[in-house]
Amino acid sequence: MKWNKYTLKTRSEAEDVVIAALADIGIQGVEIEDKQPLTRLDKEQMFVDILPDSPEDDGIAYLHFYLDPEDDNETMLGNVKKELDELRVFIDIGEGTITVSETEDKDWINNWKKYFHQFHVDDILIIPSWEEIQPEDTKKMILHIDPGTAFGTGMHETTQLCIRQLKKYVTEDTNLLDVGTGSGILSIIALKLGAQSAVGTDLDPCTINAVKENKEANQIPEDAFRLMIGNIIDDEKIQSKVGYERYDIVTANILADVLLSLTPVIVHQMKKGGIYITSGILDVKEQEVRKAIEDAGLTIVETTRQGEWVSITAQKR
Ligand SMILES: C[S@@+](CC[C@H](N)C(=O)[O-])C[C@H]1O[C@@H](n2cnc3c(N)ncnc32)[C@H](O)[C@@H]1O
Repeated sequence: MKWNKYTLKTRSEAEDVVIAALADIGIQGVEIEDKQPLTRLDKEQMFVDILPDSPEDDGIAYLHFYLDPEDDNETMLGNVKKELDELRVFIDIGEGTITVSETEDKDWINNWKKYFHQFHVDDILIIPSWEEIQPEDTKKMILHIDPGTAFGTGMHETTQLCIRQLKKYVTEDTNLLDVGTGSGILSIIALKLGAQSAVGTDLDPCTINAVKENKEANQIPEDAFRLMIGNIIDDEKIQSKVGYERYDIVTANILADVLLSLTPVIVHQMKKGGIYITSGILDVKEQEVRKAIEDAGLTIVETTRQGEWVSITAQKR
């Protein structure tokens, strides 16, 4: 079968944000082609020791993604263009043009999985199903996850920032609300850290299967982690189903513009004393999100950073 291959031209500085926006509309497995030098961490994760000389970085990135020709590509591309237009308001994404070609590759989804290897977030091992746990890792906390249709393998800086905050705040009494749960990674880690229960919400129906598979792979009991599909920002039914003043911790790893409207709503779901862990904030958007958090009556207790990404943790006092 031939796949439609689309190439989106953007700036290397914007590629993370554009990829996150593509993930929001269900496009996963994006290949990045740019001339950015690898960081030390990149090299470690890719098991690269010596790199060939690479051309000078021209700041341009090409993002390749694939769509099934049987699906409605036109609507999907319309959604991509809409996302790009929204991003342009707060970040320079460069040309944002999309070109199309065909590829014969029958199994591109599984081919790119070849490049996903086990890795650590501090002392947590994250491992795909096709790899074996090394004897020295058997006593560690282990998260089984395969890259799939929902965001959240743990590779992304924004997810890692949340994981580190969960490690600080989760107790055996924790009831977690995980807004934008994606693969369910944050809920599953919180439960492995001892939390009592987790509720995830997401807009994307693709998360239903992803969460189901990841719960099974990690032996999470059915009732411990419930998923609700819908937009908690403006859907009162979802808000009341999730419940008010019930949560000790709320995580939200979503882009800044979503956090701005989510924050004043989500404070009502939190218990007094509850912790709000936000991530997905580009450093250029930090001040705006800080203001929204304070305007919602929360007290900022910690700000952590990784690369260009910021995570703000706040408390309802
Ligand atoms: C960056 S991913 C985070 C996934 C995972 N929690 C992690 O930390 O890796 C953001 C997720 O938020 C979801 N999302 C975006 N806006 C949302 C909203 N208003 N309510 C719920 N989920 C939303 C997207 O569908 C996506 O799955």
